[in-house]
Amino acid sequence: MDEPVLLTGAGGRVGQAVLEGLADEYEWQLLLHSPPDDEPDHEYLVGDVTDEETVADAMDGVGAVIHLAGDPRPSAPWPSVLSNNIDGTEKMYEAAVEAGVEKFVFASSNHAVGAYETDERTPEMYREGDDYRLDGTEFPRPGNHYGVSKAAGEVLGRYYHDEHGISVCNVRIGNLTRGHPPIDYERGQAMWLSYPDCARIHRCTLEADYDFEIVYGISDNDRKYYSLERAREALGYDPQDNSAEWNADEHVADYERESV
Ligand SMILES: NC(=O)C1=CN([C@@H]2O[C@H](COP(=O)(O)OP(=O)(O)OC[C@H]3O[C@@H](n4cnc5c(N)ncnc54)[C@H](O)[C@@H]3O)[C@@H](O)[C@H]2O)C=CC1
Ligand SMILES: O=C1O[C@H](COP(=O)(O)O)[C@@H](O)[C@H](O)[C@H]1O
Repeated sequence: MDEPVLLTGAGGRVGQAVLEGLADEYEWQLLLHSPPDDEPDHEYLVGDVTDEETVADAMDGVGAVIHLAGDPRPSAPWPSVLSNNIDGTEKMYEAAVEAGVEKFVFASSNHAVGAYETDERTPEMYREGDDYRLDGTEFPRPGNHYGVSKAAGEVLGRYYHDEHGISVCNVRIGNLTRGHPPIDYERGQAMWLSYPDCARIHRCTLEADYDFEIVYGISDNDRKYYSLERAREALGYDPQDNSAEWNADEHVADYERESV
């Protein structure tokens, strides 16, 4: 990717993981929601993804978009996801096709398919040895309004790809935590995405050639119920981390130190 990459939600957790891994590999155009405390190392704009003028300005000259901005709370109320997640994503796609952007990477979520985690399947599906896998070909099955908004974002991508030809990759991100997997949380360990693997999968989304993809963004955890096959095949993603490699005792000790 020779042209700048627009990164929305750049001030958030996923944005930081992407920038920590890939800051020097691309020319970045950041979209921040509010003015930064410290001057960023990259070009940036401040604004809201629901504002047409802001997103049109942000798209100027970019070759690809990584769209992370939105309300990330699984408990987010409908008015918030309707505006920040659904309307904001539609505005982003409109501006992207208008500007002739080639690639659009969308931060989808495990919550787009959360209702596959039925009482009959859990907690066994979170455990090593269980062979239940979602692979991205299943219908969305959200368990909350936030998940509905992520499924809607994926469908918007389908429409903009089919109608306008823009390349679209939806990454159903698992559970991003810095440093170590979630503690005492089997589900979170099964869908852990380490910060370095988060950068790796986003690098792949910028480098690979594809039409329309839905992939799972998790590390190569021994416990998993999301298949990594499509991310490997379509993107060449090669995750390096695994929640099983963390010693629970050291892990808890670190956690207790961090919590003091
Ligand atoms: N952190 C995780 O484990 C996961 C995150 N995701 C998705 O990844 C994306 C980023 O999530 P995080 O970094 O965790 O959240 P975050 O809350 O740390 O970052 C989101 C950023 O988007 C900005 N933002 C929100 N609404 C906006 C708007 N209308 N216009 C412009 N900027 C706006 C916020 O100010 C914030 O800086 C979200 O779309 C979330 O749904 C999906 C699955 C898991
Ligand atoms: O989509 C998201 O998923 C992660 C993991 O979900 P959780 O139900 O295990 O908390 C969540 O932490 C993140 O905030 C959200 O955006």
